[in-house]
Order: sequence, then C-alpha cells, then structure tokens
Amino acid sequence: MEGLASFRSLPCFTCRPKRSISATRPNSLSLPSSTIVRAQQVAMGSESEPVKDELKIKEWEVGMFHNEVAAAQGIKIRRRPPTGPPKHYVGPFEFRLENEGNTPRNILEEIIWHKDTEVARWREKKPLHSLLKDLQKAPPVRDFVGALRAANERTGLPGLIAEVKKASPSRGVLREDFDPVEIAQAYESGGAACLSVLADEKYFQGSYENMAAIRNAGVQCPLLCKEFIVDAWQIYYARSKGADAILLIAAVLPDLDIGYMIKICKKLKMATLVEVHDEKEMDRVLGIEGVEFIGINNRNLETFEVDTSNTKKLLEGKRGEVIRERDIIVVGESGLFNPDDIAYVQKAGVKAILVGESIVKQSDPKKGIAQLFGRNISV
Ligand SMILES: O=C(O)c1ccccc1NCC(=O)[C@H](O)[C@H](O)COP(=O)(O)O
Repeated sequence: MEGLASFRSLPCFTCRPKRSISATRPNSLSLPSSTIVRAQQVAMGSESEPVKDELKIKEWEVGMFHNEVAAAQGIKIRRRPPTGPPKHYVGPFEFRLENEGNTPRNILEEIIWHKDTEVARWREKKPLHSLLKDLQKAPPVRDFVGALRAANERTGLPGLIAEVKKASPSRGVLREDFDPVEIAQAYESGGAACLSVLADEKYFQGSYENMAAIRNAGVQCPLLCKEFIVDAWQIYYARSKGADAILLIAAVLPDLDIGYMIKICKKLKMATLVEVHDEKEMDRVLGIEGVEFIGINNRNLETFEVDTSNTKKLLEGKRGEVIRERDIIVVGESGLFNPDDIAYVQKAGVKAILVGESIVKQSDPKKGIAQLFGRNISV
C-alpha cells in the first residue's frame, strides 16, 4: 500500500516543515532523518525498547510545540492541556474563574483533548503493521464527491449528505431507537447521495463499527467518517472500516497537518472534506494545496450558535470567485430544516448539504428527506 509508506506515528506537522516554523523556535521542529527512520521502525513494529522510549520523549517534546504552531495560525483550540490531565468543560463563566490551568475553554477543545489521548491508546493497541493487514481487506473506495456532483446534476438541488447521528453535545439524544443500518437504508432510499456516519463514541454515541455495519449491509452511498481527526492513524483506520471520505476541521488542525492528511487521502483515493466556520479559516484553507472539497459549518463549535447566513457570508465576493474558478465543491452544514433553508444556501453557492438533526429525528427518515426538500428527490 503506497500510502502507508508515508505514515509516521509522530505528529504530522513536524515532519514536513514546508514553511519556516523553525524561524520561531530554532531546531525544535525539524526532526533529524535518523529520528524519522526510527519513527518508521516503531510504526512497523521493528524497533527496540530504548528506541521506543526515546521516540516517546521526542513525540512529547514535539507535542508541546503544537499549541504554539496552531496559535500562530489563529487556531484557538489547543491540542493538549498545558499540564496534567484535563478537567471537564465548566462553561464560560466558570472558565473565566478556573481556566488558568487545565480546563478546556469550550466543548470542541474538550473533545480534542479527549481524542488526543484516545487515539494514542488506539495506536498502542493497533500499530500500523496490524492496520496494514486490515486495510488490504477494506472494501473498494467509492467516489464521494462524484456522487454529490451527480445528485446535484440529476435533481437540480444540492446533493445530500445525510448524517447518521444518535446524539450531539448541543442537542443531546436525537433518537432513542437508533439503528444505524436501518437509518442509512432509509436515507439511501430517500435519495441521499452520500452518508455521514458519526464515529465518536463519548460525545455523539457513534462508532467506527456503525460505519462498517452500514457498509457491510450493502448500502451503496459513499460514506464520510465523521470523526475528530487529530492523527493520520485515524484516516487509515477509517478506511479499514469502509470510509470513502474523512472530515478535517480547520479550527483544530494547522495548515501543514491539513495538507499532509489530504496527501494521505489522495493516496488512499479518499475524499477530504475540510470544514471551516469563519473567513479566517476559509482564507487559510484556500491557501492549502490540494483542497478541493470545503464544508462551511453554520454551527459555531465553540458556542453551538447556528446561523445559516454564515454560508452566504463565506461565499461572497473574492472567496466565492476563487471557489468557482477552482471548481471546489462547497457543502453547507448544520441547521438546515426546510425547503427555504435549502434554497437559501443553494443561492449562496453550495452544491451539497450536510444534514443531521432535521432528518434523523423523523420516525421515517425517508419521509424526512422529502419534507426537507419539499419533494421526493429519490426519482
Ligand atoms: O452538533 C454539535 O453539538 C457539535 C458539537 C461539537 C462539535 C461538532 C458538533 N456537531 C457537528 C455538526 O456540525 C453536525 O453534526 C452536522 O453539521 C449536522 O448538523 P445538523 O443538521 O444541525 O444536525
């Protein structure tokens, strides 16, 4: 597998310092090639114990600079707590009182801190050489963006990415009788072009297994692994479970991580949906090589506020022109409930939409799709 040759267990942004990060901290982020070789040995399971320890120390050192690099790009979400284990999110007021130390500043930061430790555990349990074997058995990749374009051309409406989501931090449990395969099948027969499957367990009650079950049940729609990706390992794992696309959140990942992860996805023939929420993130993302597929989230993941005019704002003027020139497919995400909402974001320039709550809550999600669009889009 060609893509695996470039996998490293070290944080990604450290290994391809295209920009002069070291200008701010000499020698801290350019790893010597011997370290990279040893990282590859660890990834392939052929290293000795002292080498493993040395690498862990190196990884920790590099991790300590992550927040610094991210902050330089305007990213407010810190990858790790400044010191010690995280406490739980305590809300904006308490944050002001307590956040001098290790309290996450908002729910997105809490999720990321949890994900960072969770993924480190997964990597220990399933190193790359073991993941490689699973990857060889993965089902063939399906064309996610192609399916959205085809749906858009067929219906004249934005292609639908229908979200299989049991719960969320902002809305709590959306559906008690949650059968992911049944919901996925209903979405498919209702005319969804693609599906988004929540993989996070702690905050969304999702799982990678739900995605594998949907794929193994014969659902034809391409699948987006809706996960908080902080490490390339998750991309390979998602592929091994049948994902055709992954999500990268610009509020969380520095530019070099995004560029590097897009390259991995290309090698795996997967699509990469890069999600932005504000103008600054959109400008950053438009400057990253290889970005072809952008999601505009109308939900502020730090405050939960939803405003569909966000999609319009980010597609106005020069940004919209660049997007059209480059034929980038834009997805309008969150807070879409009825045909007026769809018409609004379509007029703003989206060719696809990502919808969860308004359809997953319906007793018949297939009918939910027809209500969302104001007509049956499956014919
Ligand atoms: O929805 C949340 O509470 C949330 C919290 C933290 C990070 C992400 C979160 N949601 C992800 C999404 O934005 C939505 O699942 C997706 O866009 C669909 O939105 P909706 O149609 O409003 O369910």
